[in-house]
Amino acid sequence: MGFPRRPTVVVYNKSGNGNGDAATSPQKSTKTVEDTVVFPADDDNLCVVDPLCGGTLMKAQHLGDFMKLPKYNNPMLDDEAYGAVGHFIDPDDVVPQTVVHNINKPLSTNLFLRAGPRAQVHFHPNEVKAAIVTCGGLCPGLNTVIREVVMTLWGRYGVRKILGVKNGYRGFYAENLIELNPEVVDGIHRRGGTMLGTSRGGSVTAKIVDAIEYRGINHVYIIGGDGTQKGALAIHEEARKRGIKLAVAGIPKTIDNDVDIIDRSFGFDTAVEEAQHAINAAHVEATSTPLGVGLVKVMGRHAGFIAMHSTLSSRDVDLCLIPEVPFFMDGPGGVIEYIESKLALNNHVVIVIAEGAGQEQVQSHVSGTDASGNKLLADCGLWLATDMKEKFKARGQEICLKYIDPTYMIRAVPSNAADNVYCTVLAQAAVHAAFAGYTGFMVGPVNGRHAIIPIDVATQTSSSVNPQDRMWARLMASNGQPSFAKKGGVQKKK
Ligand SMILES: Nc1ncnc2c1ncn2[C@@H]1O[C@H](COP(=O)(O)OP(=O)(O)OP(=O)(O)O)[C@@H](O)[C@H]1O
Ligand SMILES: O=P(O)(O)OC[C@H]1O[C@](O)(CO)[C@@H](O)[C@@H]1O
Ligand SMILES: [Mg+2]
Repeated sequence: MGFPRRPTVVVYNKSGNGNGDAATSPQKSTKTVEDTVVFPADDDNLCVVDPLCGGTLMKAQHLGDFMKLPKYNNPMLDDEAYGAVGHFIDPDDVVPQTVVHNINKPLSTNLFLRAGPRAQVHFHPNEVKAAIVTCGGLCPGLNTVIREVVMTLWGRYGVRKILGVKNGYRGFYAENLIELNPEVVDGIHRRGGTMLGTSRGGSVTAKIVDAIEYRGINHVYIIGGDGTQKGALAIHEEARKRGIKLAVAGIPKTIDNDVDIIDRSFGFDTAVEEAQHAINAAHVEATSTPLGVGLVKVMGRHAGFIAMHSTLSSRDVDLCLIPEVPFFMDGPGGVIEYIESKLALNNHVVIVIAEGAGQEQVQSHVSGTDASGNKLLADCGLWLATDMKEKFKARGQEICLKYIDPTYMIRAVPSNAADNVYCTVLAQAAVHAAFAGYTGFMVGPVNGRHAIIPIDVATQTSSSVNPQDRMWARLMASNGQPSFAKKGGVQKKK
């Protein structure tokens, strides 16, 4: 199903001729095709954009792309909450991936279909048999998402066959599925963890799709991180190969916030908020004794977002170490010299290190992977604590170091209010897209508007902190830590 040709309005840009090519002087838009509406260019501030000009539509796969589909009116048309105000999305509405553009360059951005209920759907409520699964590490909000998927299927779409898959992907073929309904899930959003259980490993695609086919499941809601979404893509591709009418809906989840394209993953904000308790404790310990050093290690396997945001939020952190920014301990411009300068200045220092930082320096290299193939990490926090104590002792300075590792405490909690609202909208977006016949997609906020993102696009890359980004600059400006870019003296505050 191609992207329908829409009446286009032509770009009249300050330095372009309407075809996106820069020109030396403002010119009237010259492109005229039968369905092009050419705006008069008498108003120099007028800059309208051709929705196709510079936009690349990244359209999620649709079951109608590979099978004949029935059409039904969305049951929500009779829904007091929606029908009355016509809250249906134009199926051609799109969300731009890039929002900052330069007026001297042609617009260029990926466009994703906007998430939300469509007036026409391709599943009858009575035919839907839905399954929900949670995979990978725990994350605040998992139960809120489960609850809202059930409430939306049951309450908005009238679905009565909803199954919970236990303990991750292996639950499709190695466990009994459990019946879900509003009563079963009512209060679960107040509890951390996942009522379904989760796991790593066990993602045998053929066995999963066999089980889906055998049980007659035709909606599958897959809640998980980058690994899980790769598993969801494999399930989608296998179902498509078998010609099964199966809506595969990915709902991205991870406290690491390493899922690309979306603004952030649910649970991340709550994890950052929880990390504050550990950082505050480290600050109290460090400021209550001479030469006090408070050291906190936070999660974030390969992405330092939790460390960066909890540092920026706390304002009491003197040094933040993340996997994306290499650092060295000794010599001019190193960590030891910087800590020494901070101790001389304030008689205390607070350090936050992400668990994936400095792995190349940790002597006791841990080898091997977890059940999902994720590389196991050495405890960089313990290594840093030991290294600092030894080096300051050798310099005749007995630092009083307290090492706090909150580990699972930042993720085994219920989601905070902001994440709860996020989880609600995210879950609803997944159900709307599945009913609209999309598949092999992941939903998530892109520049604040929920979008339907092809899973193959979303899983091509993962997200990590960009040290050249202004957020990292803000952190360095806020605590004065050096860039550790090269050996050569602590950067003096200007
Ligand atoms: N490339 C892949 N193809 C198929 N399945 C995968 C792939 N990577 C991971 N999986 C499966 O997805 C599930 C979860 O993966 P993983 O343990 O990496 O957690 P995650 O989804 O990345 O979440 P988090 O990072 O928050 O822990 C596991 O069952 C794993 O076997
Ligand atoms: O849940 P496990 O297997 O202990 O793995 C912990 C990992 O899971 C995460 O919480 C999410 O991927 C990481 O931050 C952490 O490194
Ligand atoms: Mg992961």
